[in-house]
Formats: sequence, C-alpha cells, structure tokens
Amino acid sequence: MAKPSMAKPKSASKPPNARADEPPYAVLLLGLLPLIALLVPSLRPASFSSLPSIVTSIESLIPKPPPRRGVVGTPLPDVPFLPIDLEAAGSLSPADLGPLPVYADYDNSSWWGHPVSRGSVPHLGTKGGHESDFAVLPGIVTAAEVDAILRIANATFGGEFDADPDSVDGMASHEIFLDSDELREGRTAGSLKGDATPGGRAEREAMRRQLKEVTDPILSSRLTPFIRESFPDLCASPGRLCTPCYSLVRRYRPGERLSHQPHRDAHARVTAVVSLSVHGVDYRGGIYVAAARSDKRVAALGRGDAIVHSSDLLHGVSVEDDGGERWSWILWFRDSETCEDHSDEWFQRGAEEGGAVALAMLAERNPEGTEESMIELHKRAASGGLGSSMVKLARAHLKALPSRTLKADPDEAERLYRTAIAVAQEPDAYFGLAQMLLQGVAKPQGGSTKMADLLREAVGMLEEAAKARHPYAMFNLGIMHVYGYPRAWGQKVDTDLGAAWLEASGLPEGLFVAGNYHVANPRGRKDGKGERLLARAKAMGYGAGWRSGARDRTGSGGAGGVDLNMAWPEFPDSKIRPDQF
Ligand SMILES: O=C(O)CCC(=O)C(=O)O
Ligand SMILES: [Fe+2]
Repeated sequence: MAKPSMAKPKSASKPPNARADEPPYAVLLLGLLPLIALLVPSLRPASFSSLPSIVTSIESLIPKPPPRRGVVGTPLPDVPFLPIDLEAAGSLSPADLGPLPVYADYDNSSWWGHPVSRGSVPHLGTKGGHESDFAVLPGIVTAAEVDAILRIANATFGGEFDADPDSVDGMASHEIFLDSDELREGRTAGSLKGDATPGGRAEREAMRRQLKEVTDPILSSRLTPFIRESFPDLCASPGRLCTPCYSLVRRYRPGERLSHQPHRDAHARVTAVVSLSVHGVDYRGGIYVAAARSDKRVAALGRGDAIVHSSDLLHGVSVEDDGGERWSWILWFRDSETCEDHSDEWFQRGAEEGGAVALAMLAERNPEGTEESMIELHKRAASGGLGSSMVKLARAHLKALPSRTLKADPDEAERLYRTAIAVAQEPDAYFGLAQMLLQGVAKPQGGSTKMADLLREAVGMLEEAAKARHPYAMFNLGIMHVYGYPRAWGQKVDTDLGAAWLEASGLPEGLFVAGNYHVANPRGRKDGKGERLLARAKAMGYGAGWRSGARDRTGSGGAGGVDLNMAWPEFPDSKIRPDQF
C-alpha cells in the first residue's frame, strides 16, 4: 500500500487589506452602533473616535515567569518553535483560505469486480510510522437507491431533521438516525431528538421501515462483506464479525450546518459514509481525511460512492459556502454481531504497540476510570508526538480542564502548546497560545513589551489557526476586526472583514454577530443577508437552552476546556471590550 506523505498546507497569500470602495470608518461605525449597543451595553460611542494608540507597556500585565526548570513535565519531541510574522498579522481574509486540497494518492484495485481505491493517512508528528487506512468504493450504492433514500428522508416531517446538540461540535446536529443502540433499546425519552415524543417516534418508525427496505440489501450484500474482507484484523475474528450498529443521514446546506469538526469515530470499529450528492456538482469540499487538524484532504465522492475507514482516522466535513448542498448516509460498524462495544480492546492493543493515536483514544475512553491513568496515557501520546494530547495536557496545566494530578503551570502549558505547533501546526495550540498571550501568561516572541506587538502576535496565531478552519479562531478574528483592534498597530480598520470571519466561523455566536452587523450596516439591508444569517444562527443553536452546555463539552470540536471568549484587553482610555458570548 502506498504511504503518501501529506504535504503541509500551503500558506495563504496576503490579501489586499483595504478596499477602494470602503466607506470611511466613521460611517461604518454609525452603521455598527446598534450592534455595538446590543453587544456592549457600557459602550460610549464617543470613546471610539477619541481612541489614541493603545500601544502601552505590558510589563505590568505579565507576571515574571518562574525560572525554567531543566527538563520539565512530559518528555516532548525536541523541535524548533515556529515564529509568527508580525508584519503580516491582521491581513488574512476567509477568501484567502481557498478550497481544501483533494486526496489523490490512491492505489486502485478491485473487489469481486467492483473498483476499489485505497488510501492511507499518516498520523502527523507522531513516531513509529503509524497511519490510518481507508478505501473508496465508487458507485457501491446505485442511483435508484440514492434517489429512494433521499425521497423517503426528505418526505418525513417536511424535511425537519434533528436539531439537538452534536456530540462533536455542540451545534444543531441536522441528522436523523435510522438505527442506534438507543433506538433498538427504546431509550429515546428525554432526548432532544424528534423521537422523544410518541408522535415523532411513530412518524419516524414509518420512515425507518421504508428506508430499511432500501438499505438492508446494500448492507448485507455489499458494504458489510466488503468491510469484513477489507479489515480482517478488525472485522473478521470468529464470533466478532463487524456489523452495522448505527445508521444515520446527515445534511449540509445553506442556512444550516456546512461543517463537522475533525474527530475520530471512537464508538465504531469501522465507519462507512455514502455520499448522496455529487462532489464538484452539488457541492464543493465535503468529507475530508486528515493527518492532523492542520492537514486535511477531501475525498471527492460522487453520488453513491462510499468511503470506508477505521476508527482511528481523523476526519470531518467542510462544505464550501457557495450555495452547494451535500447529504450523507453514515454507518458505524462494531466488531460484534450483537452490537456490543469492544473499542477499549482495540485501543489497548494499539496502545501496547505504542501508537500515539491509540494511546489518546484509550485515554478518552479511560477504562481504568482514574484521572491518573487518563493523564498518563495522554502523556505517553504527547511524548509520541501527538499534538492533540499536548493540547489537552496544556489545558490541564492551565486548570481549564480539571486535574488534581497536574499542577497549575503556565510555563509547561506554553511549552506543550509550542511543541504541538512545531510537530503538527496544531490549530488548538495556536488558539491556546494566543489566549495565553492576551491573558499575559505567555511571553511574546522577541521579548517585546509593547501591547501592539503582543496583540499582533496573538492575531498572527489566530490567523494560523484560522488557516486550518479553527472556528473559535475565526470567531475571534471577526471580533478583533469588528471592534477595531488593528488600530493598535496602525492598520486600517476593516469591519467588513470582521463580519466575514464571524460568518466563516459557522458558529451560532459568529452568525449572530455577523447577522446583526449586516442588519445594522446600511449596505447590507437590501439583500436580506443579515436576516438570513440571524436565521442560520438560530438554526445552528443560537439562543437554545442547550448551546452553552454543549459548547463547554465540545469546545472548538471534540474537547472541552477552551473558552470562545478570549481575553481581549480593554482599550486604556475607555471601556471598550467585546461582549461575552
Ligand atoms: O457527514 C459525513 O460525511 C460524515 C459525518 C461524520 O463523520 C460523523 O457523523 O461522524
Ligand atoms: Fe465521523
């Protein structure tokens, strides 16, 4: 099997910052006033115009760092830190990100006469050459079957999908389950899904019966045999044959969800995702495979094509925001014909072989149930070069994640974040380090004590995270531009750019602020964009009772201990500071 090395993402070119047709800042500010009044009750508008440079000494803000102790904490790979280009900071725009590259390193073969393209993805930064395999089966589901699935799923509830919080990113899920442990065991009461009410359940049961007639033959004669034969180690042990235990349909479309943050399907042994839409025609982007959160490749799936992967593959969805729409049918297979969950065994085996990803997955399952064992596993994963485990340990050292065993140690947190950036350009680490800079607990590069330099360095880090489509970084770039922070380093303020970042974040909170911006901005009134964004914010969970709890659990995707609201400093001569969301 080919072992492609996934190249580092191209760094985005610098955009022109100011637009020729841009109205003066004061005019924009007038347009923004209703939004700002809404967001910042204590704001006195006059204070904006009287803002002097906020360049000031930050020496008093930054506590003297404790002396460095020789080798500290977790043994980490010895790699140089990546510096931030302060001159470029503040000029990146969402339009610079461009589409995700398409995965192309396939080995083509066939399975019982059916074409199969196999690929693999290395675990970026980790030692030992571990990688995750996947396969694409073109046209494994026929056009007639796809049509039938879409027709039946669309007809139910006039197209209403669930809007409960997604377990990966804490936003409205926009999915509908056809099979699951909960449905089989009748454990649907009390959930936020449509099945919780007897009426909803009855209507869905009818839909599920119709869909089963279409999907059962696909599973029994094609996907299940393929999976058992293609993953013999995982799926073909006697008495432990892989079986589809969860089945769901998800959709990505304008006005709703367009992304699903990177994650691993830890509750499955093998996953199959069937595309019900055509890449490049119905939508651009789509499901991606990832060597790290900073290194994603789209699997360009046509209608009826399936991607099949093991649970350790990092993956997610990013559909371009250009009016396209994508539907997917997802199957989670377990290595049990009675759908028992044996994941721990597999992670245990991988951990014994020293795989950093397996160690981290075992840490999250935490079979021993103690904090010590969980942290020990993440430490081993971090020593093995896994950036996401470094991020978790850093958050624990900052006490953003509960931990009795790891003491508060900003120095160690900074070292972990910087190493995660060096090994895998980990966007969560860029975000965490930017937050530490704003909080005054990390040291700016080059030792500058100017507030402007500190802000620029934090912004540069957010832009690095935003290049990897980190939603919290995009949100905060939006806040930073809308509230005019670039004036601190003499850059022209571009509030439209702020609104674009807020929208690009796809977060309910970002869509809400961007929506208000466009409603307040005279240029935005005519096309109804503001109202559309506000409706989308609501559809994604803005104002829902569950959103803040879900956000605490999932953070910027898959892990808590990270705050959406960054510690933007107060402008010295006024009370301007972004509101908290
Ligand atoms: O919609 C997709 O293509 C994949 C979604 C996914 O990864 C999941 O639900 O776990
Ligand atoms: Fe998934």
